[in-house]
Amino acid sequence: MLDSILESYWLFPLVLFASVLLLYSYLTAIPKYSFAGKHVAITGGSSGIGLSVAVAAIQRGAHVTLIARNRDKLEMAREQVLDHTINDEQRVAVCSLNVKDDLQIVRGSIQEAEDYIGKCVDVLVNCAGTSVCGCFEDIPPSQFEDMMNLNFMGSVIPTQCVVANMKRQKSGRIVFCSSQAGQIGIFGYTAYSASKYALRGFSEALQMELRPHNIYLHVAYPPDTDTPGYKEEMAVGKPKETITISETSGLFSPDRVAEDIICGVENGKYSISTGVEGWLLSQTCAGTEPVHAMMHGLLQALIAPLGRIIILFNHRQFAKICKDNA
Ligand SMILES: NC(=O)C1=CN([C@@H]2O[C@H](COP(=O)(O)OP(=O)(O)OC[C@H]3O[C@@H](n4cnc5c(N)ncnc54)[C@H](OP(=O)(O)O)[C@@H]3O)[C@@H](O)[C@H]2O)C=CC1
Ligand SMILES: CCCCCCCCCCCCCCCC(=O)[C@@H](N)CO
Repeated sequence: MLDSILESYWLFPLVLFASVLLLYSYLTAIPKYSFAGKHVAITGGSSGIGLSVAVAAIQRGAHVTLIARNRDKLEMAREQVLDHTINDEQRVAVCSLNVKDDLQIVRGSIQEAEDYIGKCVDVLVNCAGTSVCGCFEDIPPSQFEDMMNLNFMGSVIPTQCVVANMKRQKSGRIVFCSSQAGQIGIFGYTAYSASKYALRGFSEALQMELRPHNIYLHVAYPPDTDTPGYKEEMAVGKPKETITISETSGLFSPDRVAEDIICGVENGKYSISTGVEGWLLSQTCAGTEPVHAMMHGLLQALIAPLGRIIILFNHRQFAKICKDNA
């Protein structure tokens, strides 16, 4: 037994190399992030994924600011979030604003929340967003603009409001809520996918700028998630092709997606996925994206070729679905 191991002398450099790589990965990984006592601001915090993120954050001892337009929905969400506090110091602020508003207006509003909480925003989670779904010719150019304005600019503006303070504090976390449709373009999502892909490019470039300031970004890629927004999307006439293709990666609860997002931040995952298909998709789409731990990148490099092959079969199946419905 020992002889045969010794005979395979080529194993030693391999094991040594792997050990050094593992040790290096371990030593360079960012430490686990704790939400306790942090100020977490969440756009789209009055509904769906954003609201579930707020609950998950408050359950970890954070202060929370909920940002959305409708005041009544915000107040209801505030009550719901307050039900989950774990200590008497925790505060929940609400900000009624449009994330597409002028930078100064958004900044002023966030500052008011910071005064109420008594602390600058430590974590910004950009969840405000919506979808337009339909055949390309049926989507007027104005709706392409709407998608970019809300899903993309609606994340750029709040982010620009918080980075100065994060740089000063030399710490911060920012999450962008993309979508699996921001990793693979599928039938019906021409406008939506473009806006969600945009977040990826934006985030990669910004991460390089903010890394020296100890600010880490995360991009979440949820599958279909059972939220009021999703119900609305289904109700207004989603193409059959879109529904069938999306079913490939399942339907998840907003609580599950939120838990993945919060754990992803805690564990320093640059891209955050939900479900097995979502995980595989994220490994496959990692490409040139940054990592917060070498380990994550090494795993992507190993899994991506496999995912690429699987996707080829998915594409054949998706093409058939589109052909059958044409
Ligand atoms: N549900 C799904 O299947 C998936 C969703 N996503 C993405 O996750 C995010 C959240 O989705 P979901 O939970 O379904 O959304 P919901 O529609 O359930 O909630 C959207 C939230 O965003 C707020 N909002 C919308 N527009 C604005 C605006 N202009 N300014 C400020 N707040 C705004 C809404 O409040 P109000 O209307 O009062 O402003 C609400 O709080 C979106 O970016 C979506 O694209 C990604 C993958 C799957
Ligand atoms: C290698 C691994 C194989 C994985 C298969 C890929 C399956 C593609 C499914 C795409 C689903 C898109 C859901 C978008 C949800 C969304 O953002 C909207 N509901 C928003 O309202």
